Amino acid sequence: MLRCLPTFRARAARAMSTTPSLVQIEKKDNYAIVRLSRAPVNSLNMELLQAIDEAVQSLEQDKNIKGMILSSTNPKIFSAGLDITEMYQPKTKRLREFWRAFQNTYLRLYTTPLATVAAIEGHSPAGGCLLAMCCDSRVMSLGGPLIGLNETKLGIVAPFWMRDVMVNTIGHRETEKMLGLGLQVNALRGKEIGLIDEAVPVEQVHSVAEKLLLEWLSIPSSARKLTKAMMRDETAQKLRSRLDEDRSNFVDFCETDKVQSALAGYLAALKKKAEAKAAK
Ligand SMILES: CCCCCCCCCCC/C=C/C(=O)SCCNC(=O)CCNC(=O)[C@H](O)C(C)(C)COP(=O)(O)OP(=O)(O)OC[C@H]1O[C@@H](n2cnc3c(N)ncnc32)[C@H](O)[C@@H]1OP(=O)(O)O
Repeated sequence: MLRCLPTFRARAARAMSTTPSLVQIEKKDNYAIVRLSRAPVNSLNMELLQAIDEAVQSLEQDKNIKGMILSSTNPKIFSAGLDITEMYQPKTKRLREFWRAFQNTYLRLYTTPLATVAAIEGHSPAGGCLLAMCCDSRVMSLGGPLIGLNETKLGIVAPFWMRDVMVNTIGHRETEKMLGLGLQVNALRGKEIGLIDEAVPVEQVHSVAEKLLLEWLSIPSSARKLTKAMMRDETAQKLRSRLDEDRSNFVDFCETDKVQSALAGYLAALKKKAEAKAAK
């Protein structure tokens, strides 16, 4: 048995070196930094969504950990949102499972008793914006990066629960404009409308995120957690009571010719842009 151990260890080490982790977790004293790590742009496919859900769940179960900073290993991109290739020409079974993973990750992150801060150094469209809005606070870098729910620009419609989280964050009228026009804004504008709590130079994003997290963690823990639940459970419950219906709506909607041709056009435009960039 003892002689088997090095072999087992070597195999485990080899497996770790060949399977890059989609989410990196770095534990500090009483909190963790969770970095999305799916190259090139952290687009949220089913496996990444599941990895985020599992990461948050494992931190919830660690009695030393009270909070987390959600971040990215790519300083240019927080997350490109849902992986469009999951929705384009899909297999129905995978599509349902993909949406289930998205629902689960949203519910986990939005209602986690951990204190959460999003450290947004780079772009954060659509599903990326949702992940950030699920956190208790958001810090974003000044300059180029944009954040927002741009679904309408792709010819698709965000589900009611993405809308609800935005309404809870920036209010009804700003959501009406952001969502209807598919707007993305920079950190300064984000701060004006309450989408972003702190807009800072990129090199300060992490230190300010830590400062905000420590502020949440300075509140007596049970009072903080109960208040978070009081503020968020009603919104989460709305989806929990309609999980199957929401999944079916998504699958039916996604499989329509209209949505498929909108996604085809959008993917082609992304590809063309990437090719032009590579040719430079
Ligand atoms: C009745 C109603 C019922 C409810 C029904 C619900 C309907 C569904 C609604 C679901 C909600 C949707 C949420 C979403 O998140 S949709 C995704 C939206 N995301 C985007 O629009 C972002 C697209 N990407 C970009 O804008 C840029 O890539 C970005 C700014 C993020 C980065 O730019 P950069 O120049 O650095 O990188 P490239 O553009 O060159 O991209 C590199 C490669 O990555 C590919 N890519 C980018 N984004 C995605 C993506 N979201 N999914 C898949 N792939 C993506 C891109 O094509 C490049 O690939 P190649 O290198 O292979 O060319």
